[in-house]
Amino acid sequence: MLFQYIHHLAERFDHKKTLDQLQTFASTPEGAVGITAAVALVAGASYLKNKNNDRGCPKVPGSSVWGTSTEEYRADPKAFIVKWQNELGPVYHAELFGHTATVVSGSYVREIFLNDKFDFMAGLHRTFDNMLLTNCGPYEDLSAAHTSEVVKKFLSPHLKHFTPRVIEHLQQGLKAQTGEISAEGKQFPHVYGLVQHPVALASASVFVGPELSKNELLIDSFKNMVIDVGSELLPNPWLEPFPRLNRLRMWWVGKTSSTVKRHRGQLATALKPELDRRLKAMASNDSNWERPDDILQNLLEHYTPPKGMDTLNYMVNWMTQLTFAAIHTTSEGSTWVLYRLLQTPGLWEELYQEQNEVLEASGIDSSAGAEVFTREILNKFVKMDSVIRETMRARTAYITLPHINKSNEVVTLSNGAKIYPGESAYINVWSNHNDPSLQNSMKDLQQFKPLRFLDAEKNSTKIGEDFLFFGMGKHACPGRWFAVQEIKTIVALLLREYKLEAVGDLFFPEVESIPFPMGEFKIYPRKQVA
Ligand code: HEM
Repeated sequence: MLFQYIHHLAERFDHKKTLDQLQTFASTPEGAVGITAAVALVAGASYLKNKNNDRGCPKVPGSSVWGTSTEEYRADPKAFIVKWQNELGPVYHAELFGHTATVVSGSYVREIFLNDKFDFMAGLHRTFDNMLLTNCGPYEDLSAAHTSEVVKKFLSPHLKHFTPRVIEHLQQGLKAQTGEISAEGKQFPHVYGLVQHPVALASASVFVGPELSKNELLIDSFKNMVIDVGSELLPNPWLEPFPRLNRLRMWWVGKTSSTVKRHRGQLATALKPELDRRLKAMASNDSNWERPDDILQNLLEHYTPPKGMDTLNYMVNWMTQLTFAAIHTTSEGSTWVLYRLLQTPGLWEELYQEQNEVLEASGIDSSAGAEVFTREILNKFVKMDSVIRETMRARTAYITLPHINKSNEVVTLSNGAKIYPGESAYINVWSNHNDPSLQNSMKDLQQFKPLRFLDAEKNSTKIGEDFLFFGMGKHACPGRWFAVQEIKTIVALLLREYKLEAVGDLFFPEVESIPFPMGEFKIYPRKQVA
């Protein structure tokens, strides 16, 4: 009853007024105590409401008074997984993240990824809905299916064609970040700051074309929008049991945040003159106009704005969604790979050797610069590819990728576990990435071993139940070839010209709340120190 009552209230909110009131209320001591009590009650009520459901799989006896496990999990996700997997097996349920979650590992993950009744985007949007957060209108107007279609049609099959452009812009972006580097070397505080700019620039050169990628406002938004908007939504565990309230908060951020307004404004200012030019040329069939070769042009030709929306706003929405999918994810991936290279003695030079061998075998003198890289050559860097796959396998992804059962039926897995309508199945990524029976009997899976995939015929875009970094099934990341090629190119460009060394200790996180490693490093020019 209590559960229904609070959800009923959440549904009947006067959005604007209530959120203001709630914020004022929450900032008083009485408010804080009241809210904490309400959250505990809702979590407890959810537990009581669901506890009698037959779930066909064992349950984690929650460590809190309310039978919930989120705190235990967040304190040490790896210990949580090892303990409960040993005791309960590959599929169990727990009161996690404010609701009843079925945690799935082993081959059972297939039954989630490949079943259309489960929806990852709906699971993600419970806590992070980029359409709401960036005021992009209804999800149906620009869904993940739309973005996926565009990536599959207009990007992935044309990667070879885009490669020279991507290499050029990654190189340009790296140079802008490193500047001139003398023989004494130059110190940098964090890898993310080095790679974020080149990734944004290269992605922009493909999404909106080389000309528009010179626009500083646009690049600023491509680089920073995800982090700026994400920080408007600082983690708020007390909202977890209230998905509707959480969505209301995201809607509010999207509608009112000056950060969102600024980024949307920057994108609109940058895009408008170019859109006007293109639309005019298209309307008049101008024979002197050379059709631009980028994603924006394909969008203009194949997609129509929904009723009531102009082309400019529609294209701002598209660029926002592409940015959210592509740029931070790839920058974060590159950051992890470079920190692993900094961490492992001798690996930098081993990859440099590989690069020279590949170039020589392709008839290119090993003194050649980065201009000789092509998609074929990048694909021959098999040691580097193994480093990338191993970095992603060993990353801090634990119980994640929530998939909501969107159907009206109970889904029963082959081991009898039941997931009720509206409930979520979570993928136990860490378990699969560390399971010897899935990882070809490999040893020491909890260690980072950079070359373990060298002869394993598993490259870094090959998804499966043993490698879930890009998801699996028909919704698996369609941008993974682009992302991996960008990561490879960044490493290849740096290898060609520089040596990188850690300065002091590096820190590798073990909890999900810290997204990537940390530590200072120095860059030296290769030629002067060789
Ligand atoms: C290292 C970088 C990246 C990572 C780790 C990553 C990861 C993921 C994951 C885990 C999913 C969900 C898969 C599932 O539901 O099974 C996904 C979906 C998606 N990704 Fe990526 N991604 C990356 C880069 C990119 C890039 C560069 C693009 C576009 C150019 C992109 C576009 C998409 C799209 C459109 C979807 C939605 C697919 C659908 O729902 O059908 N991603 N990505």
